[in-house]
Amino acid sequence: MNIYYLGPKGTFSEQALIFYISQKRGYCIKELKTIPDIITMLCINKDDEGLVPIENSIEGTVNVTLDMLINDADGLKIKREIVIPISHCLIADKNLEFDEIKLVISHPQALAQCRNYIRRNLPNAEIVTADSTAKAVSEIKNKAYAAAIGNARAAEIYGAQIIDKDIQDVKNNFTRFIVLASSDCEYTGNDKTSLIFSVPNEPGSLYKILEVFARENVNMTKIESRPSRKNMGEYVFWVDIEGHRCDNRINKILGVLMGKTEFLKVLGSYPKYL
Ligand SMILES: O=C(O)C(=O)Cc1ccccc1
Repeated sequence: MNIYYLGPKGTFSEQALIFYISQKRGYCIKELKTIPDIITMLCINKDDEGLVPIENSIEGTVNVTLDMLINDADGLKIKREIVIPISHCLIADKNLEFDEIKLVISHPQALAQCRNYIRRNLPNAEIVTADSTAKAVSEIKNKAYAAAIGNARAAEIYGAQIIDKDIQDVKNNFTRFIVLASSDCEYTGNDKTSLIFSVPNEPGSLYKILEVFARENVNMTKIESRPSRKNMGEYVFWVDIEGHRCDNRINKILGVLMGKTEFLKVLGSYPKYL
């Protein structure tokens, strides 16, 4: 079975993948260039799996992943979540002083997680985005004026120097990754269920959904809204609740939600990471 991740080698996605497959065997690892490439590939190759970042503790949701799960990922389910600590390094081809760096390149999430560091130390550098942190590190080779933001393993793989370590604006920085497949995970007793839904544009409609969770004494661990992309001011909600869709209480909730939502997608149940 293939498992796709955001490459090339040395990304944070690869770190999460290494953790995931250390618990399992028999995967053929395939790197892809972008997160949309991974989700599109999974829609074609139904037996394969893919690992994508979904949320960061500093920057919040990875919108490209969420938007694709809402709009373009029919039939895909979440079967696992993995949370890893994220420590960013400033990396260059050789040891540069801050004022020698004219360009800083990385994945938009990494640039955002180091926004204050860049403003403080590299105020005049041009900021350039890359498809991944490891791609950024691979691109600074032989550029005496450029630095990348990525992890220490990427610096080692691409033969570059670490200029500074732990440069993210909040030291305790974590990213949640999800594994997508054609089916979710069986009941483990310590599970979570992810849902996407929209509600009618009328007073109290979201309240009436949340009230169902409260009545069934079910804990909600995430709520996020995204534009529906249909009409300005209309939103789709992503909600995580504790419990497995096979639990009686969750099953009952899903039945009730079907009658109260305009659109409902159960993204799956999977073991809680933390
Ligand atoms: O570009 C990477 O290394 C990724 O895996 C995406 C990402 C970027 C920054 C923090 C977490 C994940």
